[in-house]
Amino acid sequence: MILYRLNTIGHIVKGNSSSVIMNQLRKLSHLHLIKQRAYVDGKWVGASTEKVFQVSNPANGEILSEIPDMNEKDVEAATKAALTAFKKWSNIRPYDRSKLMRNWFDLMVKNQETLAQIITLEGGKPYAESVAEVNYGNSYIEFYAEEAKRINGEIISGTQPTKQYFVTSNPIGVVGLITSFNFPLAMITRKLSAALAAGCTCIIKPSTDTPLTALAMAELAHQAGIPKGVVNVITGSHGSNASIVGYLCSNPDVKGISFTGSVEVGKIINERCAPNIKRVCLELGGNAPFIVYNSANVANAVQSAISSKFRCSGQACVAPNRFLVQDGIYDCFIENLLVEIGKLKMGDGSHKDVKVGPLINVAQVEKIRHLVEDAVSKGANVLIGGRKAPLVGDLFYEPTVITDIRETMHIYREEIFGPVISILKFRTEEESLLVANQTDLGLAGYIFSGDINQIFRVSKELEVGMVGVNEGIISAAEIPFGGIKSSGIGREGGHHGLREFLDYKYICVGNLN
Ligand SMILES: NC(=O)c1ccc[n+]([C@@H]2O[C@H](COP(=O)([O-])OP(=O)(O)OC[C@H]3O[C@@H](n4cnc5c(N)ncnc54)[C@H](O)[C@@H]3O)[C@@H](O)[C@H]2O)c1
Ligand SMILES: O=CCCC(=O)O
Repeated sequence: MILYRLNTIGHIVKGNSSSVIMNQLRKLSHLHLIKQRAYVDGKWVGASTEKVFQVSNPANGEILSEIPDMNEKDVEAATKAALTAFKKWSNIRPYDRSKLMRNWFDLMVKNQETLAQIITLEGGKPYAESVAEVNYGNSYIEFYAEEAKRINGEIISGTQPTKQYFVTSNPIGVVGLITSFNFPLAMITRKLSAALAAGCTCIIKPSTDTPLTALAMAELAHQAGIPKGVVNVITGSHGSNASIVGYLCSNPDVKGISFTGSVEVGKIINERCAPNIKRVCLELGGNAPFIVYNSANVANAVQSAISSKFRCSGQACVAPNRFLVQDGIYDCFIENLLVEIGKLKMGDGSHKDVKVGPLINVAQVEKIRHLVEDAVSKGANVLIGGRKAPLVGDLFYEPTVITDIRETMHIYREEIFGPVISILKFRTEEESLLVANQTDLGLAGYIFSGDINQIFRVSKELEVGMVGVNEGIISAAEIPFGGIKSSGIGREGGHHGLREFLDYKYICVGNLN
């Protein structure tokens, strides 16, 4: 039997091990991307206290790795490194930044299978979805490597002949990037690529549940030649999150925070950043309506429902949360939906035919259980599923359809973040809009209709940042991703995403002849 151990820089190599290294990692083809150290100032480091925490596979509970459980002192070191690196990184030619980012993109593409394996291992996502995430996440690096060359200023035509006005765009400085578990690669590249292109240096705090992908990406950034201190990854357990993130929010050397995660934690971050008037970008939760009108192509609506709802087992911020189906096609939509759901195989995402993986942790499973039980106790009907699946694994919940959802149920207002389709029947367009907008959240919304006038009317009235029309998958590197209301502040992706990491400087040259 081959044994593995950690070498001094955190690589797994052949040999006897005293560390916890699970069997699954041994099956990986490129072990060099599995890290057990954090990445600060171009070096692989442990926590100053030498504390560690465990990362496990949600499909079977196996321990995957032990990762540094860092504290404020460790974040301080990362901040200092990023501040020193900023002087150089912000001043090198944008073409050189672009070239280094392109090198990183090429390595990410070359290693896409390994990255996808790591995503599936620590996040539970079916492997095909993980490959799709790597492609999607990499597209941000490619896009922003190009945008880096096009960050221009302006000359403004003035009314006063003796003055000339200029505007320059400048990187804001060191930024903290804090990300969610559900897209452990793409949520980082969406922020990091824009920040790097703008000339910022970064401290990444990946989710406690899925830090291995972030560390693998850092290794590839290192190999790509991105200078030390420009990209830093610090890791922490659930118990350390508040102090790590608190430090990033309150340290005046960190000029901006870009956060992806729950509304609950987003509010804390907003409050912690306020005393320093720190730049904040918040990409938070959603409660997307998925409206199917009588004129819709039902087959397309059903396929889109499946692909957008069951992506990452329903753990996507843009996943439809409330399905509103018009009375004329209600029965037909449900009949077709149930047939398609019956085809979804649940299980360990590393098995080829699996379409629905586990949820990320016990808290998430319990939340889904409570939401469904509450709805049922208030009159909802379960058409399929509606229960945990202990025979598959502790963190599995059956793909579920429940109908007769009412305003009094928690599931009506709260983000589900699991494989549950909750359906309401409506009669008029007016009624559909009333229900769709009856939420504090405003990330995405979906409309299925064959009536072009209705499509424009409803798109205009929906209180969301993004609308999918006859389409359930709307994300792309080149578009402005983000929400309104309590779903967040700011945008990621597209040329819009660069703005989060840039300051304008206006220069007035006067007394001209
Ligand atoms: N709008 C978007 O682009 C987008 C994208 C992905 C996920 N999300 C949202 O993220 C949520 C799910 O992700 P999650 O469970 O990882 O979110 P979360 O808020 O629990 O965690 C997000 C990040 O904050 C850290 N964190 C957790 N508790 C903290 C605390 N008390 N103080 C400081 N940091 C803390 C986590 O380790 C993680 O890095 C959902 O609500 C989802 O809609 C939004
Ligand atoms: O979870 C939300 C992000 C998913 C996406 O970018 O499509």
